[in-house]
Amino acid sequence: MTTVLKTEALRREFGALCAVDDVSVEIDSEEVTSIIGPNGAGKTTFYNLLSGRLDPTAGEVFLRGRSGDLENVTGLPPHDIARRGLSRAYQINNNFEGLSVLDNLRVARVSTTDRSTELLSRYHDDAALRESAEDVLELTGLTDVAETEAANLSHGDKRKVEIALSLATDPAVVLLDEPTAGMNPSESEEMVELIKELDETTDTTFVLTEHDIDMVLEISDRILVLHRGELIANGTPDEVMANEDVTTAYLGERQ
Ligand SMILES: Nc1ncnc2c1ncn2[C@@H]1O[C@H](COP(=O)(O)OP(=O)(O)OP(=O)(O)O)[C@@H](O)[C@H]1O
Repeated sequence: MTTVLKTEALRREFGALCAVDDVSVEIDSEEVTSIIGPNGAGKTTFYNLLSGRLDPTAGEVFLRGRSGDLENVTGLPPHDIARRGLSRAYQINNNFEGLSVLDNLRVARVSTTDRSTELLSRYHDDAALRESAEDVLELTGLTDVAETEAANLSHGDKRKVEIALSLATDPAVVLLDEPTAGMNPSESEEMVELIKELDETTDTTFVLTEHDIDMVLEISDRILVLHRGELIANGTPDEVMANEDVTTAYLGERQ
């Protein structure tokens, strides 16, 4: 096992509420890990702590990113954590919806280099840049829509672009937020296949949150279950499905 991301007694309180309660986990670079839990379990807060958007009340986060060493990144700003190799896939914002898919990728590639201030203006015709952006498009199955404005993509392709933008930064870890949300069954299946394929063909480790349990069972090597901020299970899909605490947490949610 190679630990690529690790938390030690990670905790975040909002006033009297403890949204993430002393969570200690290690994410293995060889595994696709899903984080699940009923509404309000603390999944988003946990992601925000990993990516630096929120500071923990206590505890630590370690990342084995570009340096190759497991570094303590607790309290670092999001851009610094991203630069070190942890990428969170975000929805494409309005500024980028007017750009073609390829130009979105170029911007993402440039932003990983020292040339970030120049963005598209000077490097529009940079062949190496175009090629590396095209490589990511090919990896993510987006070559056919390279010249399409992001705003005009199908929902499924927009979600793929989010993953492509993350991959364009050469990350060690990508955090995906409900990658199949809002998709029809065939788009969901395509997304599952894409993530599996990227997991096999790249050095990137994928972590996801997801409400669709069938999708989670299909894609995950390991499942972490949060409930009221606590990590109540950490195991293979079979182990987690057989865990009574997990069933109780989900049944309690439905009552
Ligand atoms: N900024 C905040 N201020 C106060 N309470 C917050 C804040 N952010 C989250 N919480 C609370 O922390 C708890 C965990 O919320 P979080 O959004 O992390 O859960 P979640 O598992 O992502 O839920 P969902 O699946 O519904 O998105 C909830 O009770 C939520 O109301």
